[in-house]
Amino acid sequence: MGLVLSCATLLDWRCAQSLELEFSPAMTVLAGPNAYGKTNTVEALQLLTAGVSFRHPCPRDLVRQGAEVAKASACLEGDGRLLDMAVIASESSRRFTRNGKAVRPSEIPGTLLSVLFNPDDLGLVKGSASARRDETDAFGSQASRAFAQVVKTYKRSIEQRNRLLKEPQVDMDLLDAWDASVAVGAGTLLYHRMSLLARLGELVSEAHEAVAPERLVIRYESSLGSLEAGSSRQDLIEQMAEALKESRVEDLRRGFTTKGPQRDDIGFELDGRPLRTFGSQGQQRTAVLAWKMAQVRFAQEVLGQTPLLLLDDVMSELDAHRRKAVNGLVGQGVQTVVTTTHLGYFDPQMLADAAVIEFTGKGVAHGVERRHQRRSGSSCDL
Ligand SMILES: Nc1ncnc2c1ncn2[C@@H]1O[C@H](COP(=O)(O)OP(=O)(O)OP(=O)(O)O)[C@@H](O)[C@H]1O
Repeated sequence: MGLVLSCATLLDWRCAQSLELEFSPAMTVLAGPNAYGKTNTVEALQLLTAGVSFRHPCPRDLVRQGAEVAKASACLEGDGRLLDMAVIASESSRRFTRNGKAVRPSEIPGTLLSVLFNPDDLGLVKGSASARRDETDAFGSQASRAFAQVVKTYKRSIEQRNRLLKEPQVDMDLLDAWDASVAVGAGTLLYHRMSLLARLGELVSEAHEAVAPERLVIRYESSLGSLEAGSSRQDLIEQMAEALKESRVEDLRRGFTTKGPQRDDIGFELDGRPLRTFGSQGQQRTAVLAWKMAQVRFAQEVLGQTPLLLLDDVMSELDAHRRKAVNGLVGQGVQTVVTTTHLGYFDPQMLADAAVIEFTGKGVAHGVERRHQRRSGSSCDL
């Protein structure tokens, strides 16, 4: 069954002075007006499970105005284990603990995988190629330590090559050496990305089909030209080595590496047209949601882990048909925490089975008694 999130406590965390929350192993809805602290709560849950937050805050941003230290903690239960994860932030530092022992942020993702949807994720479709590359590499890194290592190593070697290309007098022997290292790193990263996207892409199309009538296809667009699906790592290393040779004059002229995975893109096509330029807001939001749902399925299928799904404000901008379909998509054996300003977006039957935590003031929340179960949350006024 794996681990599930059973409870969380926020102390002097952003706008919450003291907040205790209990979660359903199925679906928990955090409901309330704007600026009451729903996203702050989701951010804490992401930090406690992924070691990073989509907001990339400085430690002091997390500390409630007027307080000195912020603490968010979560209980994870399952498989006979009970884990207490915590993150403590102060003016200048942030540290993580697992069962009271200090852990590095990079050690956090291995505990309970999480997948987050946030409105800012629309940048995944609308934004630059780097947003799509980073998202792919971040998911790959969360899913596999080997992937994470390849991303880190490649980033270092491309930075070194670019630094060398900017020098007034470039040492060509040194450049040859960096080309060899960059080719190996690039080929390995391409191999990892393409293997990940081969299955993830199918799952994205499947998840999208469940919500919308159009066909969504994900395509890896390489700066090396067309890459054959199923290419071996060695083939990709050779292709990159060739590209570096061909673009050397151009690279020296421009002072950076013009070909390679650091310049690639992941294209989203809706019925054969680029989603970025042809998609409506609702279509773009649906595509991003399908991408996130695909990550959940990938984790279940390939990694044998069911992640915690965090959906922040997922329903806005979707029409009634798509909202209904999303209702059917979430909660299918996946622990989900979803925020909303409007409970009416959710199917009443689903709500009856969910834990609903209502935010009634800034950082103040109460569990709401539903038909089947009672969830509690304690409140504390600021
Ligand atoms: N360090 C902090 N100290 C005090 N308040 C903070 C701090 N950081 C953020 N806030 C406040 O927390 C409030 C709630 O933010 P949050 O993003 O969680 O709202 P929300 O309930 O998700 O709203 P929406 O429905 O609009 O998305 C904001 O008004 C913000 O100013």
